[in-house]
Amino acid sequence: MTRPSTPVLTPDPTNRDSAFLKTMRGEAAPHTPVWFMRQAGRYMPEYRALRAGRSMLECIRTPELAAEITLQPIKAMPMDAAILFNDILTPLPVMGLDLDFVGGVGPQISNRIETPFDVDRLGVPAAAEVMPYTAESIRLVRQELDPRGVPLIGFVGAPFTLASYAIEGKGSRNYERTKRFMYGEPAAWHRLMDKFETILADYLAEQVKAGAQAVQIFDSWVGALSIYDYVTFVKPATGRLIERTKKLGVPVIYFGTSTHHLLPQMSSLGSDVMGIDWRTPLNDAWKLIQPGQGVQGNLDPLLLQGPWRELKHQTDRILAEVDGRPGHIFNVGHGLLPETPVDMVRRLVDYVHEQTAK
Ligand SMILES: Cc1c2[nH]c(c1CCC(=O)O)Cc1[nH]c(c(CCC(=O)O)c1C)Cc1[nH]c(c(CCC(=O)O)c1C)Cc1[nH]c(c(C)c1CCC(=O)O)C2
Repeated sequence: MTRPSTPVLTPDPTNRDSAFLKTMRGEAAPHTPVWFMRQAGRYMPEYRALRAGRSMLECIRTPELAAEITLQPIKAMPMDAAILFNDILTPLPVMGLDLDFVGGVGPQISNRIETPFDVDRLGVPAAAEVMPYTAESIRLVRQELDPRGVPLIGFVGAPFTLASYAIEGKGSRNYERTKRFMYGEPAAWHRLMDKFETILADYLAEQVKAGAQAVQIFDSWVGALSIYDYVTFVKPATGRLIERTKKLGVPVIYFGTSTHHLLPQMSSLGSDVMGIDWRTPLNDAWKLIQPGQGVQGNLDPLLLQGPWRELKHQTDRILAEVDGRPGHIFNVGHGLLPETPVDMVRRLVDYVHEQTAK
């Protein structure tokens, strides 16, 4: 498959000296930056009000709505970064997979991949043509974020995690269909990884061109693989994706869950920062990753459901494990849950800022 060359972009100086972007570059910052995966979402009453009567995909595809949802947590709390409101599954429909977000159930694909032929029928259209709303949302959000000094994170899902939805047709616990396909149809599997690499690299380039100042690659479910399977079936295409993304000139975070055993392999792909779930202490994670790489994480999101005493204690524990090293972005180890009280999120942001102010 032909791979279009990566565009060369002029570096964007806006908010370069923010705590978040400094930390992403491994530089010392005035305080530990804080943002949360799923910081825009159902735990916020503003989000629930805006989503009422509107589908997830409608909100993603309407730049004014996507921009407004992105800004909701930023207006409510002093987060150090915004993440664009979108979903990792947005590229699936433009490739020909019929995706629906079913309330209370999660994502569902009615024509999931079952055979090699299904891989070959997937399209790889130009992101700018089929998802123009993403660049437009980014431009709108930047107008509001720039004066606030808050940088914007763009994102995609990683090839494995997207393939798991494309093949399972929904979320999964053990990824049985995915693994069966990977082992049974290795050539088609690698063609699928290549197709994802191509569209995701292009989609990230569009996001950065439009104004994303950092990017995160979500490989949420890759921890289900053995080290051997990761290296054999997933690492090549993911490595090319990260390599191409780094050429865009913005820092890259690579995130997964249950990845303790995979961290040496995942980190060797060279992202600037590794996302660490809540299972691995950050001082252990640092020993498993490349020298000079930063870490992002790693509070268990359930702790935000109280009591404050335990949340504070475990925040202190994480900060003690970091021990003032530069290159730590405070975050949850997986997305915030809908039951999270907004006041706990706000209190936590303030607390991390207070504790780490230089
Ligand atoms: C696996 C995955 C998905 N989406 C995403 C991942 C990777 C991160 C992770 O592991 O959680 C990533 C994602 N999804 C969403 C964002 C927006 C930015 C952010 O605030 O982090 C991001 C970065 C919005 C969303 N994506 C979704 C919601 C909830 C939609 C709603 O009901 O309002 C939001 C705010 C829907 C979604 N999208 C997905 C699922 C499984 C679901 C349903 C489950 C759920 O509701 O939590 C797929």
